[in-house]
Amino acid sequence: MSNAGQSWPPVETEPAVPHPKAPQPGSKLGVHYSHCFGCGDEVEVGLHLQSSVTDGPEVVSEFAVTEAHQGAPGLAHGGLLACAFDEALGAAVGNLLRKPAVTAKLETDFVRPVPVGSTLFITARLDGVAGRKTYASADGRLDAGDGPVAVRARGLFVTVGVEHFTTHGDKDALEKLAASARRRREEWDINP
Ligand SMILES: CCCCC/C=C\C/C=C\C/C=C\C/C=C\CCCC(=O)SCCNC(=O)CCNC(=O)[C@H](O)C(C)(C)COP(=O)(O)OP(=O)(O)OC[C@H]1O[C@@H](n2cnc3c(N)ncnc32)[C@H](O)[C@@H]1OP(=O)(O)O
Repeated sequence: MSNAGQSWPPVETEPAVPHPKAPQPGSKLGVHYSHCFGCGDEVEVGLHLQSSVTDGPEVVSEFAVTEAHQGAPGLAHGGLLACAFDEALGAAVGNLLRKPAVTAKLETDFVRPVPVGSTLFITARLDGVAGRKTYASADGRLDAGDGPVAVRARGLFVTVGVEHFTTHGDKDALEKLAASARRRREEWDINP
């Protein structure tokens, strides 16, 4: 059943204001972590999403669906499509707000099948902020930015401090990631 009728965002929010150092419309977003299943260039069977910022601001991510992503013969697996939307929404939240945030809730509506060989154009936007909570939504269109909608998703991202990653994740890998962000002169607000 579609969730389109439910009010969104589900709580009162403020407009999401992009960080002054957020990438400008027209910017291509690089890989945020080379071992990320969603965008990493060192994950052979990953989704290899490529994202850029457009007016709005929105983040458009392209996902080329291959045989590695099948559920039924010739069709993308729904769980992998949800993963692509997690990445696309996360890229919008992380890059536009420049604050580390994690997915707390992710809802997907699968509207039409996504064939192997197609490219999904996923447009993600920020719908509002309430304290540490950011609400975002996205549409995935088949083979063109104005193609038919195949998948819709929306999610809640919660801003976390760097200790979320140092406590629960791989601290050494995080330090390397932070060093490479500093080399690229990226600015992050790391206090929620
Ligand atoms: C210098 C270092 C920089 C590091 C940055 C590096 C890289 C980032 C780079 C680039 C970004 C670009 C792209 C990103 C791309 C993809 C992103 C993928 C993201 C993921 O794939 S990430 C993995 C999956 N994700 C998790 O692994 C989260 C596990 N989880 C938790 O870690 C906790 O659960 C947490 C932290 C979510 C909350 O925990 P917590 O203790 O901090 O806070 P709390 O529980 O109080 O929640 C606060 C408010 O959210 C509400 N709330 C929470 N959960 C809710 C739910 N499910 N439904 C409705 N409301 C919910 C509460 O009700 C409360 O609301 P209220 O404030 O109104 O009371």
